[in-house]
Amino acid sequence: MRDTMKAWLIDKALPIWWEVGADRVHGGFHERLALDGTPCRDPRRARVQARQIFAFAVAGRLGWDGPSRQAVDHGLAFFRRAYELEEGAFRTLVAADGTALDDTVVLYDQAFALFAMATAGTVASDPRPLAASASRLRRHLQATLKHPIGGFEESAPPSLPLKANPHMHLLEASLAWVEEGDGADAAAWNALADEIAGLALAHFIDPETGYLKEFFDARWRPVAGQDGRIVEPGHLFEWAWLLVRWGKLRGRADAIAAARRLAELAETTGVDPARNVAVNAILDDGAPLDPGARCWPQTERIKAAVALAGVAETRAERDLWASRIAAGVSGLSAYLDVPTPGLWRDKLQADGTFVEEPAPASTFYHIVCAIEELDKALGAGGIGDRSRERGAALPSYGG
Ligand SMILES: O=P(O)(O)OC[C@H]1O[C@@H](O)[C@@H](O)[C@@H](O)[C@@H]1O
Repeated sequence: MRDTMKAWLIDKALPIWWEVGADRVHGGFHERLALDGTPCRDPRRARVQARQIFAFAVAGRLGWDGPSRQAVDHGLAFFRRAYELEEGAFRTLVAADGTALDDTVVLYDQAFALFAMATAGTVASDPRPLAASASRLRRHLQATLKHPIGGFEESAPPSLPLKANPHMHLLEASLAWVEEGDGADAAAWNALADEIAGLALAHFIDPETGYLKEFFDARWRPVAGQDGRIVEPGHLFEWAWLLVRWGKLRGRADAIAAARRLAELAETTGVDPARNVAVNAILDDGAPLDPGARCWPQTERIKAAVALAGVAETRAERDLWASRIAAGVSGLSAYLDVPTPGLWRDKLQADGTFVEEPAPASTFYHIVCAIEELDKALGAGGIGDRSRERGAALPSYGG
């Protein structure tokens, strides 16, 4: 299973997303590739450029012997040239030729800019400016978007609802700076990670149901009406993965317990057993809301299961999460079954058929991250390593 996924990544996906997915004329990366492998000339979102930089930054450590440094340098050059604003934030959208289309500073995009700079620093030919740029951007967000209770406003001047989602990616970016950064500004990155994890535990997660909500009023209470009840199983998994990482770092059993509950709820109420996929949205009583299933919740299902298998307290619990890793990989594999290997489908519908459309580059980062987690879990020293635990007969994960 792990070897199959890694072979797909190294032999098929990374080559096509570099050889065809990188734009040699205008720089940066194409937003989508048609399923015959032809690039689409769509406008380009900042978040997608940042995500592709991450994907190529970790490609080398996953075993790709292609030009990962060149790809990161290529992505960074376009990202900074086409998106960076004077104050160090990044605009949200440019045309396929790099012309600015929308200068709005969206919190979600800034999170991905911080994340890309953290991982790019491990491979870029000149990593020196990245830590300073990231610290400057973090300070800019704190100066312009800080919310008085905690976390960040969506925009300046403030607009509602406040959202959990960009905070999830800010936590991911802060953890990347803590774990992969060069040590610069470590105290500030640790503090930001702590603040966001604290916000999630105190406000995003409903203490009664254990579900994590999406949309909030100005005091971080879920908004009234249906929007305040929306739950995204993909986000439950993604937060669970992050909260386990943060909980391990800080020795916070409560964060790990909350993560376990999030992922358990997502598995039991957010996965459609007939299609073996995590669906797009449910309500906070488990009722279905959007039975479609995008590709990315499947990658998050794998990441959460890996994290929870790693902190399981009993062998039975670990075996349960191990079986969910396998189920997640099997669910994801259906999306990768396309005429041009290395591409994917994005939207599985309620009737079990996929929407016919180009493959979005935005999904690559999710898949790469899931494969990296799978690799850690099933490689030496991981949960499948018999030498790790005396006397434990561990499940077999196949090849
Ligand atoms: O919708 P795209 O850009 O493909 O992103 C895919 C998804 O990524 C996840 O991490 C979440 O942040 C989702 O809210 C988002 O929709």
